[in-house]
Amino acid sequence: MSDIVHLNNLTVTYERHPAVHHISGGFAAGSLTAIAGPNGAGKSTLLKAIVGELRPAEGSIDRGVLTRNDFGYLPQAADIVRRFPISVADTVMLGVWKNAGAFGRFSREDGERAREALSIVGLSGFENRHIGALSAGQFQRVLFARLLLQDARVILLDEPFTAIDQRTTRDLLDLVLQWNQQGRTVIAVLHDFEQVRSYFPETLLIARELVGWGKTQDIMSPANLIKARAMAERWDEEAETCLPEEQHDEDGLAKREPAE
Ligand SMILES: Nc1ncnc2c1ncn2[C@@H]1O[C@H](COP(=O)(O)OP(=O)(O)OP(=O)(O)O)[C@@H](O)[C@H]1O
Repeated sequence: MSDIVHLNNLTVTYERHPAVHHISGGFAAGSLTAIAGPNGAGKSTLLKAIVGELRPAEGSIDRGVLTRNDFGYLPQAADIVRRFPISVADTVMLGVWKNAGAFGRFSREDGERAREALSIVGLSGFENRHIGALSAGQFQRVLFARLLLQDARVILLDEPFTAIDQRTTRDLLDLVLQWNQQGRTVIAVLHDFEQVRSYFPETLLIARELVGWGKTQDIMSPANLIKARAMAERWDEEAETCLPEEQHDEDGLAKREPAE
C-alpha cells in the first residue's frame, strides 16, 4: 500500500518551542491509525499540521494530490465553540459549504443528504434544534453527520470519544470502522488504550518525538508505553527548536554560529 500522507522529518513549533520533533513516516492509503501518547505529547499539534492548520518549522508533509477538501477534521471538543446561534441542520451543512452557490445557498440535494446523515447518526427530527441545547454526545453525533456529508478521503479525529456516553461511543466507532471499510484513511487521537488495541490496526506512539509507528500489537507494548512516559517527563518545555539540518556536523551535534 502506498502512503497517502507522508511526514518527512516533521517539526512543528509554537513560538520556536517544538511540540512535535523530527517525525518521519507514512500513513498508508486506506489505513486506520490511532495516535497515542502522554498528555502534551504533540498529538493534537500533529493533526493540525497534517490538515494544514499549522505549518512545519522544519521538514515537510507530503499530501500527494490531496487538497484541503480531501481532509475531514474533527477538533477536540474543547476547541469548538457551541454558543453560535446556529441550528443542527446548518451545522451539518457546513460539511458541504464548498458546494454553496451565490448567497450561500445549498441545493435541495445537499439538504436531503444532510437529513440522511442526521438519520444515520440517530438524530432525525433534530434539524431545527439550536446546537447549544444538545448534550455532549448529541453534539458529537452532529459533528459526525457533518463529516459524513463532507465525504472526505482522509478523516482526522481528535479524541472523538472523550466525555461521550458509551452508547454514542459505540455508534460513532461503528461509523469510523465503516469509513475505513469504504477505503477512507482514518487517523484518530485516542486516550483509551483498550479502544486502540481492539479497533485500530496501526498506531503512531509519540512523546514529542516518535516512540514507534506500525502494527498496534507491536507498538503498544508495555516497554514502549514506559518509554513514552519517560520521554514526555524528560522533555524540556522551554527547549528551543534545533538548528536546521545543514548546520549539524557529522556527529549530529549542532554547530553554533561563532560569537561575534
Ligand atoms: N496554541 C498553542 N500555543 C502554545 N503552545 C501550545 C499550543 N497548543 C499546544 N501547545 C503546547 O504544545 C505541546 C503539545 O500540545 P498538544 O496539544 O499537541 O499535545 P497533546 O498530545 O494533544 O496533549 P493532550 O493529550 O493533553 O491533549 C504542549 O506543551 C502544549 O502546551
